[in-house]
Amino acid sequence: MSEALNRDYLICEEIGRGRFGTVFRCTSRSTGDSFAVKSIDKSLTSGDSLDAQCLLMEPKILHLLSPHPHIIQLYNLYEDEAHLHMVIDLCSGEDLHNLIIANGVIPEAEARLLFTQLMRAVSHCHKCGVVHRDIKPDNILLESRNTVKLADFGSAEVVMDGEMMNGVVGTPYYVAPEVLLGREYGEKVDVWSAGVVLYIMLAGFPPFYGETALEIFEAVLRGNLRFPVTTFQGVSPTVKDLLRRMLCKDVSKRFSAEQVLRHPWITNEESGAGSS
Ligand SMILES: Nc1ncnc2c1ncn2[C@@H]1O[C@H](COP(=O)(O)OP(=O)(O)OP(=O)(O)O)[C@@H](O)[C@H]1O
Repeated sequence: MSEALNRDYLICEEIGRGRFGTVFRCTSRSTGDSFAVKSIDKSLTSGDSLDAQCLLMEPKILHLLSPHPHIIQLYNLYEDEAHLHMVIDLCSGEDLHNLIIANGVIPEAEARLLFTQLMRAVSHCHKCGVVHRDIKPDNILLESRNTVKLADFGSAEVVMDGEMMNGVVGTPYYVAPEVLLGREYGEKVDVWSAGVVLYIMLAGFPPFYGETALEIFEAVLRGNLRFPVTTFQGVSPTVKDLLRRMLCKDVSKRFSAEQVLRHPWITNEESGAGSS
């Protein structure tokens, strides 16, 4: 552990592990406040891989985005020979993935509350020129049962004035078709992924399904969006309309994050089966 980190924070128990690092709970020695510290093992990110370059970008991107109520905040950054230590907001340790597993589906009113927070975070990223590129339930942390924070900017990219990106980044169920087609793509890949997240919250299963990664990719590319009656009978037509506009293969017709936030399902709490 870095000396400066130990001087400023008391490092407590391990609370999680990812591919490149370990997350600990810590408390500030000056205020007693609790935080999480994510320590990235630099040896695992060495080399020229896209992963390595992006992971080292994560603190820069968090700095650019902070503060936002629904994005994990970076408070301090320390570096020693072996690690990069990021002191960030401490969440409950639960994420949207756990919540969906525990509940099967999320009632529409609750889904709207959490999804609106997610889209505010995504819209803020896009206004700052940041594309997350790996929006999925595991990266949406629960600060409490009714507050989410978007996390894990290890695959994110900064783009200038509508600049396009390339390279296959993301997770099979959530990846946008234009990424799979190897085309240049922009920030609307995040809108597609957030649409998949919303669908899963309401249905309990993904809109584009396959047994293998290849089968999932084929389903995504077909983009055949269905709302099985048995699952969606209690779900409002308004949210189905929003899902069609987010999970739209034609990027020029797909909503932007700002347009999603202006959709009636978000702005008009009374629309549809929200109170069910
Ligand atoms: N800010 C946080 N507050 C509380 N727990 C956290 C926080 N950040 C991460 N965790 C926990 O630590 C685990 C590891 O997080 P990390 O971001 O290193 O990796 P990951 O996103 O799960 O995986 P990978 O980096 O391999 O994709 C998470 O699954 C979560 O349980």
